[in-house]
Amino acid sequence: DRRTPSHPALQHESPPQGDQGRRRGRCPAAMPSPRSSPAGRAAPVPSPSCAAVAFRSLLAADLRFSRQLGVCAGERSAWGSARPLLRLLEVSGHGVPWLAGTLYGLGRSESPAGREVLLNLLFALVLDLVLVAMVKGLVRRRRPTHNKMDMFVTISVDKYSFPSGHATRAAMVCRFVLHHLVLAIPLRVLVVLWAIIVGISRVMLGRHNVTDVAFGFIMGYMQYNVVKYFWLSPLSAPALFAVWNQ
Ligand SMILES: CC(C)=CCC/C(C)=C/CC/C(C)=C/CC/C(C)=C/COP(=O)(O)O
Repeated sequence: DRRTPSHPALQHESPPQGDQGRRRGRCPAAMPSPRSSPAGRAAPVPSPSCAAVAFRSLLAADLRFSRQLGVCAGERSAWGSARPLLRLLEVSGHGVPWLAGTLYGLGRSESPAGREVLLNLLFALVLDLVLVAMVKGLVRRRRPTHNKMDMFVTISVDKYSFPSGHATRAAMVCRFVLHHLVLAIPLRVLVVLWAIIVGISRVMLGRHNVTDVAFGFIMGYMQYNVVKYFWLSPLSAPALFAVWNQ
């Protein structure tokens, strides 16, 4: 039946009357031909805008594609035997080891320059946790249905998937490390690869949809700009460093 919208995003939508929908900026692609109600009258329900149709189509494609890529979502999945390796990657991008490692480094560091960098890394990691928790709490997108909720240490908002906290952290830490550590080229390449693989592994583990990770990378990349802007130093935060150096 050509009059029935084929896309799930368009189902349950009734046609607009005449060209009213078009005049209101509705999407022509989403407008089925007028249909009569059983009583013989056309039902005046608006059809979605082009932006809404495009958005829903993107989300539907994202869900489909992410499910196909979730090849390590369970032990019995296509690549289930690689799951332990991907879970190791999950721990490598988790907040707890990064926070613990940074605090440990701060405790051991004897050079003022090292302490400054580590203090800012700590600030970056906490900022990341706060911002990701806020966005997850606002968007409230559920994790993919094929995800097994067996993640290492989570907080309440981690039942939501948008954005991927691992992707934001990986992108931000990657930029941070590349800016503040003097590393040989092969190591710099490894850091970038690690960040990318952590992101991809989130989808393969079934933890996230592709858009969660893509947005996470962008958000993490931008978070580093915030850290750079508010860089803590003996000049910008003298009290903090005075306490520290006592
Ligand atoms: C380690 C120290 C010294 C303190 C820990 C403080 C603490 C409990 C911080 C919370 C860390 C935490 C639970 C982060 C969440 C990491 C996580 C599961 C993110 C979800 O990532 P996603 O990619 O699945 O969105």
